Amino acid sequence: MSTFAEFGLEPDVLQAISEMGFEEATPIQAKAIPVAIAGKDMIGQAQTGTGKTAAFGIPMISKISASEDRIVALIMAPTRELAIQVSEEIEKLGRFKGLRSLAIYGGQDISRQIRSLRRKPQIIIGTPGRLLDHINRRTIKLDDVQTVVLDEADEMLDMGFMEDIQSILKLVPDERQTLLFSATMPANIQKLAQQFLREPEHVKVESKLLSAPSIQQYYVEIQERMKFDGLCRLLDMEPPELAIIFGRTKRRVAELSEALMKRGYACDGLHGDLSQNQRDAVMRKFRDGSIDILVATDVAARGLDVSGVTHVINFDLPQDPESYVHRIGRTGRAGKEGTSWSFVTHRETDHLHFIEKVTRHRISKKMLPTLSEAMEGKQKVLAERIMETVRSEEEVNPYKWVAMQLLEQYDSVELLAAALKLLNGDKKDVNIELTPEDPVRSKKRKFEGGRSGGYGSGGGRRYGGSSGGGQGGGSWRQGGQGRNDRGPGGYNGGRKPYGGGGSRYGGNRDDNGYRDNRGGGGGGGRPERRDDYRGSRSQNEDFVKI
Ligand SMILES: Nc1ncnc2c1ncn2[C@@H]1O[C@H](COP(=O)(O)OP(=O)(O)OP(=O)(O)O)[C@@H](O)[C@H]1O
Ligand SMILES: [Mg+2]
Repeated sequence: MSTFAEFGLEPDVLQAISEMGFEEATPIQAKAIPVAIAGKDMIGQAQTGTGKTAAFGIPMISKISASEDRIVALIMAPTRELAIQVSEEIEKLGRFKGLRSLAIYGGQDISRQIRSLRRKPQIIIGTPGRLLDHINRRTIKLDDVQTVVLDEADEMLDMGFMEDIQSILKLVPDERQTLLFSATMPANIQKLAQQFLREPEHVKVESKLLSAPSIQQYYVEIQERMKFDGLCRLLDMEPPELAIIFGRTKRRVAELSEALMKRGYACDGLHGDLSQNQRDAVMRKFRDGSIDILVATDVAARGLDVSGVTHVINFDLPQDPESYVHRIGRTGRAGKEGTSWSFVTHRETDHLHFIEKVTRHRISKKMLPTLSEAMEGKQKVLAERIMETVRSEEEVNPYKWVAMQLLEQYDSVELLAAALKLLNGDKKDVNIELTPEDPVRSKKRKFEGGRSGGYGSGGGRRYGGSSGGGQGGGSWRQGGQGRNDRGPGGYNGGRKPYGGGGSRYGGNRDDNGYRDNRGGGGGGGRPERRDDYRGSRSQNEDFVKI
């Protein structure tokens, strides 16, 4: 285990790290920070949730002087939410040094971004499309950039950002340092590395497993039309503190989140058809706990770090094993435990085994909870809520008089049962019909069966039991109390209707919305990205050993 002081970091940076609650470096940080401080180019790979952001953020912050008034560091990320999140972490790391950073992403008013650029940030964190807009408008100049980070580089390639990244990097001086990070490294990443990195050092945390070992992975065999009721049973039996449910398409996510809301769950949907303001509002509600279920397309699969996510549910299986790894990696982060459930229709079982093979992790089959198990789970939560309320006398006092009156007339058990029923807010009678999705087709892939067999047993790799507690006194868990308050109201503010133009997907997921929606919100009116970005997928499905 390494402490951060061992890297010879300056006091301002050490103080920031310590205020963030990090006590020991994670394995990827221990390996990557010295390499990055030495100024080398690097490809960094480590499992989801193991602190890759700080692994590139700490050396970057250390290199920049507070008196600098040019853009000297550039981080590119595939989605707006990720750009915002990374910029927040960079901001925290640079706080005591007085560094300035700025997130630049599509969908946000460009003139506001231009105003913020006048503060002369040293670090820009952006999605490639909007970055290019600024470059073309000459509101961002990259002549002085010394460090470039490509976070989730493989995803940016898959999204068709190759040309944009090329154009951007051509404008950055050659004698820069370039760092590339992801949990998965498909083969095409090598092309990118050859083009843009100079004698990169491959820094990888040794692990047999692609996915984090702290995630219990289950699957349920289920018919398409049973999925929704199955989901409700799961959520009732094992009420998550926070859960992310992945659907394949924007339409699916919109329908599913509406349906869950109708059944009384505190949830909302995140997908690319929402405006940036709506997307921000949904993420805010999820982060502050006013909703406990986020239904999302793969827009939320990469990099997002929301503490307290206990469950990831693949309502639809993802097309690619790497998407699976990233999706389930939204839980089990920073050494915490997590659970993932995947719904698999009969025709998708081959695809599931393919995912198992590539990720070298066994996904255990489970039966859906029975109705009575689900009911029991739900009632347990209700009972806990009642007991919590009983403990806070002030809240209960105003009701005591009525309670006494009622008890004079009725049996206490019957009264309590009736109260529980009301509290339950049972909306099982609300009829829900989702548009069925076609099953994922498992393509015959060149390396199928080519991988050495055997499921890795998992090294149980964690970094210092302190990591959880270190995060500001257990703030990982966002107050378990009151989180299960599934009031139905108020979660649908400003949602776009989703009926009608539901997009058909042709076997692949069709959610383009999580790509940088260029020109949106007062942007330069650039065209939407073409839809063929996943065309190259079939050639790059193997993972590079690095
Ligand atoms: N040294 C540390 N000690 C404790 N917590 C840490 C440490 N480094 C990072 N973390 C926390 O771990 C969580 C995950 O970090 P981060 O988002 O950087 O993971 P990642 O490796 O980039 O994951 P992904 O592959 O999903 O993008 C964050 O909440 C972060 O604040
Ligand atoms: Mg990350």
